[in-house]
Amino acid sequence: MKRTVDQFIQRHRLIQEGNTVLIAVSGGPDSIALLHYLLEKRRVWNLRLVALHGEHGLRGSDSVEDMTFVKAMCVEFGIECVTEKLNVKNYIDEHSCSVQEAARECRYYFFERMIARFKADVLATGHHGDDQIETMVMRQVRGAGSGLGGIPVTRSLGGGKLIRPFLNVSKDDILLYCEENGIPYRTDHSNEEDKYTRNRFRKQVLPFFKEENPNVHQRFQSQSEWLHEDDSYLTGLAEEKLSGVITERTKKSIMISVKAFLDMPIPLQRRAFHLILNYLSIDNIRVQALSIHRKVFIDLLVQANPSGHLDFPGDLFVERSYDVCLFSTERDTKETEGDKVDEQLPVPGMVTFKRGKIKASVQENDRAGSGSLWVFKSDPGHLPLPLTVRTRKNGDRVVPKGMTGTKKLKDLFINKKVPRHLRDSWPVVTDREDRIIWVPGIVHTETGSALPKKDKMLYLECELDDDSFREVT
Ligand SMILES: Nc1ncnc2c1ncn2[C@@H]1O[C@H](COP(=O)(O)OP(=O)(O)OP(=O)(O)O)[C@@H](O)[C@H]1O
Repeated sequence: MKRTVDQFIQRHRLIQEGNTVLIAVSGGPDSIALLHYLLEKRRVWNLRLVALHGEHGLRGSDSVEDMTFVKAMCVEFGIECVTEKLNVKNYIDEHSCSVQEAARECRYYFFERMIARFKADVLATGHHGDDQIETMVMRQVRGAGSGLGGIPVTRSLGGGKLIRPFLNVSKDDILLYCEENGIPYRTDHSNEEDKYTRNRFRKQVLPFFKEENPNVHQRFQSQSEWLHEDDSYLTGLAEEKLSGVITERTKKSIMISVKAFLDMPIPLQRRAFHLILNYLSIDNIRVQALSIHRKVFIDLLVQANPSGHLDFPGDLFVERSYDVCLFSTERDTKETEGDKVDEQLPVPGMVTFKRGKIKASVQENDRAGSGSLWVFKSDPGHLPLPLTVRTRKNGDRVVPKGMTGTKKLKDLFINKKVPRHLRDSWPVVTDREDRIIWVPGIVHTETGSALPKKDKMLYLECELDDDSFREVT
């Protein structure tokens, strides 16, 4: 086993001489064997080793005994050890996720902090070849899209790198190594759901594979590496292409050109969809969950109807309007509730709201306009006053200047590429009959500019505090 692991580490350049290596030790045979293996390499490669153990507190006294066992092994091996009680239950309450996800998130957060604390080069885990087979087959069966490559040999973690030196050896190899070297370990009796499913694959599928080919774990490992290499190459291409597909981007929204997106080859479209979600800071677990909706998204882009929207689970929605498609994470309701307005606009006078103000004044001629964002001209005599400044309502329609029919305000927002999280707080000016006469930066009606220049005019001015208005106008 040692030789296989040595070669694997060399081939992937997992550890360099003089590295600080953190070892994630649960107390089970895999990670204890890893601890032992690296201990033997410590002098040869001049390594600094630190063992890490996260106590999940999920299995009562078993959890505490695991921690005590890991500490004792580290004392015996003469390896520094850091243990931490992880607050998994709190995490579940705050994020309403599964025990598995919570335990994993807490553990990796602990690992990241330790990488920073020890300025570590790498953190090694005990994942092995049988874990790889189980993961790849389970994902095939459940359908995992880009996750079919299984467990990567290495990935970045915090300021360092996560490495899995045992992926090319089997569980049996590890158990034999423990036996030959007299290494004790803990056995996990937990009955978590994921383990149940895994156990079924382990007990029923793995023996069949191993009978066909005792080294099947190495075949799977090679497959996994090819898939990861192909995937990283294609993701790089998708990233390049996507820069020409995205027409606008803020932290919370991304606008793409439908045609440019569909012009990409399908393998790049798949990856581009993921990248867009990543750009919107949607965490990886959710991106994986959302990947099953990718087909629905493509359907939206290719459908004959040029507009439509999708409300994805969580806080992502996607809205297509003709050749543009907007991805947006939902506005923070608390923040925008403060922006809601429904107030009369006195003439002359002013309505202020969280993001800005609208002013109205009556002027004798057309001097208005210098330095203002918008000048709206109208004959107060013909305009049913009072005016109201409000936010949009469901079903709002407007007759834009120069047109005879009405248009949905929603479509105008889309055409003007106003990110959805801003739309609910965008000012809408209406007359006494609640007819929209002006939506700053978006549309104004015939009423707004039909008068001869020398008449008395109503001058409206809008100032929004943030840059969104300027972007749109
Ligand atoms: N509580 C923990 N503290 C530190 N590292 C952990 C912990 N749980 C898991 N790990 C790391 O993650 C790897 C994979 O975890 P997994 O739960 O699949 O293994 P395990 O059942 O704990 O068994 P083993 O320790 O034998 O790998 C472990 O090998 C170990 O490196």
